[in-house]
Amino acid sequence: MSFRIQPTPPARPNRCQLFGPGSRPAIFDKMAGSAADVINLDLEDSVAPSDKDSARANIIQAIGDIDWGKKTLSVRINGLDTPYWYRDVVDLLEKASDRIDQIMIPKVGCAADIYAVDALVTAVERARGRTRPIKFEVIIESAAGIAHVEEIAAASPRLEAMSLGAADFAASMGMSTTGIGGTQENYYMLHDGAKHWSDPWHWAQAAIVAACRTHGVLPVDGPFGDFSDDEGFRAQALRSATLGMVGKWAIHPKQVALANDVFTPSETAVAEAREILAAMEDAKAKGEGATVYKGRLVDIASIKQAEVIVKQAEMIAGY
Ligand SMILES: CC(=O)SCCNC(=O)CCNC(=O)[C@H](O)C(C)(C)COP(=O)(O)OP(=O)(O)OC[C@H]1O[C@@H](n2cnc3c(N)ncnc32)[C@H](O)[C@@H]1OP(=O)(O)O
Ligand SMILES: O=CC(=O)O
Ligand SMILES: [Mg+2]
Repeated sequence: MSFRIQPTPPARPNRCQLFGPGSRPAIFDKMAGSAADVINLDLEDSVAPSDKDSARANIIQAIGDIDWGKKTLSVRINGLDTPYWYRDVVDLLEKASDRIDQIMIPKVGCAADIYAVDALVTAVERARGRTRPIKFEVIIESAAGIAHVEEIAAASPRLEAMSLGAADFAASMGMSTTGIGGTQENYYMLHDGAKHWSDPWHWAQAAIVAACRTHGVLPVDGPFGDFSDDEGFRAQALRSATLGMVGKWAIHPKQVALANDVFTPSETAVAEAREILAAMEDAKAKGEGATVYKGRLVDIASIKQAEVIVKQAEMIAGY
């Protein structure tokens, strides 16, 4: 470990973030009743320009009126390149109840984007005497966002989570696809005449995870558009979890259980992690730093790996 200790991210479950358009208040109760850890009420790309004002009003009312339980309640504001975002921030902070936890800032391109929103949020919070500081989450979904991902992750103590937004990311990068996340038909290697599909999201996900882990932010995988493809969603989520992400968006309620399943450590994984910890305790008692568990090496690094799984499971169970 570097002299600079890696910060611990917020200890709250973020296995699934369920999205719903602010212009569709009829689904808000269903979102609140879902098993998602995080609710994202959307003012941005799922809301038509003509509905921005009414969607904002719907969300402000719902924040106070609906019982959101223990969920993290987040509102996605409009991007900083639009005429809507300042009104989103000001109205949410002046008119919505304290139940709002988080603002999601889309299409961030540099740390100054976060600085701008932070300055506005801080001014309104002070003016209104709000005592619960709003947290931020951001979406990395542009070439600039991924190029500046580390400075963005470090931009504000309000920042709790960072997602990869595959749709806008693909557009910004000029990727030749209209698919939102998952396997891309044309992204394969050819070997002995057989196609081997690769993962075009991998490098961006890995960059996000590294930036997030460096600065104590939760890394999250964004949308998987084809909600008829459960196995495709599951495969994408499993890859994200393996890379270190803690959760994934759901753009349809049927994706919530799929995400929760993948991002909750399984009983088998937790049992094995505990066995490794026990094996290392025995090794330590014998003055050894390395030992053999089920025919493979485990050493002091294995303790940290096993603790990731055990701590995640305990945090989720205790929440
Ligand atoms: C690229 C990005 O930016 S992604 C993030 C922004 N996008 C979004 O927020 C989109 C969120 N999702 C949706 O708007 C909708 O789920 C859609 C448009 C994809 C599909 O909506 P529908 O056609 O109504 O879906 P469907 O008919 O399968 O709905 C089944 C049930 O789930 C409900 N439902 C649909 N979407 C949601 C949701 N997001 N949350 C909770 N419940 C929902 C429906 O009301 C319906 O309930 P019912 O059985 O009681 O009648
Ligand atoms: O906002 C999300 C995306 O995929 O774009
Ligand atoms: Mg987007």
